[in-house]
Amino acid sequence: MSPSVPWSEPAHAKINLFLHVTGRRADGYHLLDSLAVFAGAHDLVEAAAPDDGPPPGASRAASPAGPHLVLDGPFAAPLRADADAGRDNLVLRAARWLAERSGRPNDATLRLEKHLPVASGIGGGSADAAAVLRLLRRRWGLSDGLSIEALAAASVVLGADVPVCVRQRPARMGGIGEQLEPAPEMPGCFMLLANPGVAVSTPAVFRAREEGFTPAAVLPARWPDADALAADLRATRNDLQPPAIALCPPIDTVLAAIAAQPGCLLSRMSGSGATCFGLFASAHDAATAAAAIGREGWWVWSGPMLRDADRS
Ligand SMILES: C[C@](O)(CO)[C@H](O)COP(=O)(O)OP(=O)(O)OC[C@H]1O[C@@H](n2ccc(N)nc2=O)[C@H](O)[C@@H]1O
Ligand SMILES: Nc1ncnc2c1ncn2[C@@H]1O[C@H](COP(=O)(O)OP(=O)(O)OP(=O)(O)O)[C@@H](O)[C@H]1O
Repeated sequence: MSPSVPWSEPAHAKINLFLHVTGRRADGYHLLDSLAVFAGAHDLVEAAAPDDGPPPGASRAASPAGPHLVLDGPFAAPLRADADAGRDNLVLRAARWLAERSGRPNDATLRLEKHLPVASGIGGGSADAAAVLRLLRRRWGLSDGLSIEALAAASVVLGADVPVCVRQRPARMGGIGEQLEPAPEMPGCFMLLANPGVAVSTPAVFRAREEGFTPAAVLPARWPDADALAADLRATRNDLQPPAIALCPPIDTVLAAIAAQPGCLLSRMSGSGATCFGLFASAHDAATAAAAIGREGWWVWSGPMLRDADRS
């Protein structure tokens, strides 16, 4: 099923090009300065009206009350779709939250095609939740009274990464992730994503971090090309990378494998890991690198970084 099906939304992988932990709130949440972009890799969420029956290719889950969720795709196995998992599954949580907020019956029938690895630092669950919010906003005719910006701002109750995923465009993240500013104008570039097949818990990585904070980065208004972007990114870091490597040593192997590829301008971990990215100026180099580093149990993807300039 392609993202052009009317009642479907792609949930793109969120990549933190850098992530500085700048402080800590009294409630324990960390203050961040991060540049988030989105890669072409995506999950897919579909919705059907109750009368339509389940979306094509999937049978309705056996839960007595909505919202209903059916799961499909190569990374569906770790997730549950039944009603008891409602607290855990971000897709169901997001649908319930928007139904309550907008006074709609809680009866959406949803299908999630899971292509992104779970608990991998690319916001998969947050992106799925955000895609459901955008989809049901359209499906339920809420677009006039509820702007994407307002939806993004309110959605932080579902998770710190959900607002940026609702907007799904390059953004500078502040606060705990919910304060969004436009990103500098991004150049066209290509990404290699690689995950060693180990789930990493976001709270555990924040807990394992050594104390100490990193100042916010100073960025230009635009980057003319991928080389200029990579040069400035080298002056930044992902503060969660060292604690994530301590918890999950294979991340180091992934970073080294990416860095060794011809044409790789930068190799770094995204979010709380374990997915790492390589930045490339050339689609061919990124694709060649992806073919070269693949190993048993690894998830590897290459393709474009999504830019505002490319949106229709
Ligand atoms: C690491 C990032 O992926 C960077 O984009 C996000 O900050 C994490 O976003 P997320 O997974 O949506 O996070 P949430 O589900 O809100 O929080 C999970 C846990 O991560 C920690 N957490 C998260 C975000 C943040 N700014 N500070 C934190 O300390 C908290 O322990 C929290 O209980
Ligand atoms: N639709 C979903 N997709 C992925 N994980 C989900 C989903 N719903 C609930 N979860 C749970 O959320 C947890 C975090 O998964 P997710 O894939 O969002 O992590 P992540 O990529 O590290 O996110 P982030 O980058 O926002 O920290 C997992 O333990 C998983 O069980």
